[in-house]
Amino acid sequence: MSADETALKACDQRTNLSVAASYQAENGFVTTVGPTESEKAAYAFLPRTPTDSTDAHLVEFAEAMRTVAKALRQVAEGKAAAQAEAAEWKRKYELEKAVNTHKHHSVIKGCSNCVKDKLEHLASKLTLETASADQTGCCGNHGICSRQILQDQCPEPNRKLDDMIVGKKAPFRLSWGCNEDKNGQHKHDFVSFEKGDITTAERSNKQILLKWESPPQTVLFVTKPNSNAVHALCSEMVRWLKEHHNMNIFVEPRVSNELLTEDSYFNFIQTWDNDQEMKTLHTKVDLIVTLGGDGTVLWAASLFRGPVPPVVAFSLGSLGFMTPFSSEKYRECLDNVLKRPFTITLRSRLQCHVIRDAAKDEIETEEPIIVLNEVTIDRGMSSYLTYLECYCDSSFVTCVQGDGLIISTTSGSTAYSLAAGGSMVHPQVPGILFTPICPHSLSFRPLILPEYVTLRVQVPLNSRGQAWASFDGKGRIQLGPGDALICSVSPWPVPTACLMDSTTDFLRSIHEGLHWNLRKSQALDGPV
Ligand SMILES: NC(=O)c1ccc[n+]([C@@H]2O[C@H](COP(=O)([O-])OP(=O)(O)OC[C@H]3O[C@@H](n4cnc5c(N)ncnc54)[C@H](O)[C@@H]3O)[C@@H](O)[C@H]2O)c1
Ligand SMILES: Nc1ncnc2c1ncn2[C@@H]1O[C@H](COP(=O)(O)OP(=O)(O)OP(=O)(O)O)[C@@H](O)[C@H]1O
Repeated sequence: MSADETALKACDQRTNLSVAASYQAENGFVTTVGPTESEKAAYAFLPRTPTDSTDAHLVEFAEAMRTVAKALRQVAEGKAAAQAEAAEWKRKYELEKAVNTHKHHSVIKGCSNCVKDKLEHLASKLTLETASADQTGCCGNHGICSRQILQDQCPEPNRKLDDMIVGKKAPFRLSWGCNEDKNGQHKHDFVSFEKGDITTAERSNKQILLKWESPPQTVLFVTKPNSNAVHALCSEMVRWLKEHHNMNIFVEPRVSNELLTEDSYFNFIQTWDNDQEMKTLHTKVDLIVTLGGDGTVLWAASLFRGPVPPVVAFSLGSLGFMTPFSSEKYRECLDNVLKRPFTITLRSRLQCHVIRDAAKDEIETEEPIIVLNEVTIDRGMSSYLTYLECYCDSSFVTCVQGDGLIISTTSGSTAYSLAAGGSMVHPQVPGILFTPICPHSLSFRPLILPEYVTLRVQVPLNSRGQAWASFDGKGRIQLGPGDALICSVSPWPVPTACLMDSTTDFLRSIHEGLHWNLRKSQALDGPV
C-alpha cells in the first residue's frame, strides 16, 4: 500500500471513530477519543518533511492531509464534548427523577386523609383535592389531582400591631386544576432530551384554583370616584360584609371620609394615612373588591407594587375586560369567593425603570413603576416622528419611527395595543407585546416576545424630538435624547377571580366587550 493510500485509509477510519463514539453515547456510554492503528499510520506519515520526497504533488497532498486530520480531530473532540454534556444532563435528569419519585411516594403516604372537594360551579370541568393545613402538598389517586404552586407567606412587618387591628392574614393554597386523569397521575410539563429526541409531555388543564386554608377576614374596597351608583353599592356591600361575615374592612382615605360623613355606623372601617402604611397593606388584606370598570382594577393594582391579594372585580363601567362579576349578584358571588375554592387568572405586570442619559449607570426611580396594561412611549406634544432604538436583552430589535411604541402585557393586549393593531392574547400566555403606534413603515408588524426578556427603549442622542412614557395611561414622564426605558416582567402578578375560568371569561369579554367577529350567518339558499 502506498503512503497516500495509507493516509486516506486513516482518514476513513477517523470518520468511523466519530460514528462509534456517537453510538456508544446513545447507549449511555461516553468515550474519550483515542487514536486507532490506521490513525497512528497517518500520524507517522504526516511529520515526514517535503524534502523526503521529490514529488511536488506529494508535498501539497501532505499539507492537505494535515488540514483534514486537524479538522477531523476538532469534529471528534466537539462531538465528545457534546456527548459528555448530554451524559451529564441525563445523569441530572435521572437524579431528579429519582428524587421526585421519592418525594411523590412520601406525599402520597402523608395525604391519605385527603378531602375530595369539588368546585360546584366547575364540577363538570375541574376538580380539586385539598390537603389539611399541616400537609405540604397533595396529589390524588382518585382521578383528581392538584399541586401547590404558591403559598402566601409575606413577611409581616409590625406584626404585633397589625394583628391587633385586623387579625392574621388568611393563608391560601393555589393548585393547578387538572382534567380527570384515568391513572390519577399529574402530567407535569417538561422537556425531555432523552436519546437526543426533544419531546414535551402531555399538557394538563392549567386553570389555577385558590382555596383558603383559613377563612379570609379582611377586605379592601377600591372604588371608582365621583359615581353615586358606586358609592351607594359600596356602602351597602360594606354593611353586608360586616353583618353577614364579620369582616374587617379597609377603604381608601377618600371613601373613608365619604362613609363616615354619611353615617357614624361606619366607625369600624379602616384606612391608611400615608404611603408607608399603604405599602404594608398586602400583609393585612386577604381580598380586594373593586367597584368600577377596568380603570378601577388598574388603580387597585397600582396600590400594590409588590404582592397583590386576589381581586374580585365587580363591573360598574362600560367595557369590563377585567371585571367579570355583576354587582346585582354580589351576595352570591362574595359568599362563593369567601367560602369556596375559586379559579383565578394570574395577570402578569411589567416593571419599568427610567435611566437618564446624565446618570447612565443609575436608575432614576428607586422603585420600579409597575403596570398591569402597558407602558407607552409616544411623541406627546411633539410634531416630529418619535425615533426610538429598541433592544431585547442584548439584541437590537428595531428603530421605531412613527407615533410611538406600546409595550404591553397580555392583559393589556385588549386595550391600547389592540387599538394600535396588536393581537389579542389570552392573559395567561407568557409574553410581552411589542406594538408600534402608527409606524411610518409598511412592514412594521407587531411582535410578541417571550416573558423572560428585558426590553430597552432608547431615545438616541440625535433624535429630533422628545418622547413621553406613560404607565397604564397615567403618570407621563418626559424622555430626552440619551434617556432610556427598561422594562421586564414583574415577579408580582395580579390574581383576579374568574366568574367561570380564565379562558371562558376571556372569550366572553372579547365577544361581549368588542363584538368580536360578529357576523350574520349566511342563508341556506344560494349557490350549491
Ligand atoms: N386608543 C386607545 O384605545 C387608548 C388610548 C389611550 C389609553 N387606552 C387605554 O386606557 C387604559 C387606561 O384605562 P382607564 O380606564 O384608566 O382610562 P379611560 O377611562 O380612558 O378608559 C380607557 C378604556 O380602555 C378600557 N380598558 C382598560 N384596560 C383594558 C383592558 N385590559 N382590556 C380592554 N379594555 C381595557 C377601559 O375599559 C376603558 O373603556 C390604558 O392602559 C390604555 O390601555 C386606550
Ligand atoms: N379608586 C380610584 N381612585 C382614583 N381614580 C380612580 C379610582 N378608580 C378608578 N379611577 C380612575 O377613574 C377612571 C374611570 O374608571 P373606570 O375605568 O373604572 O370607570 P369607567 O370609565 O366608567 O369604566 P370603563 O373603563 O369600563 O369604561 C380611570 O381613569 C381610573 O384610573
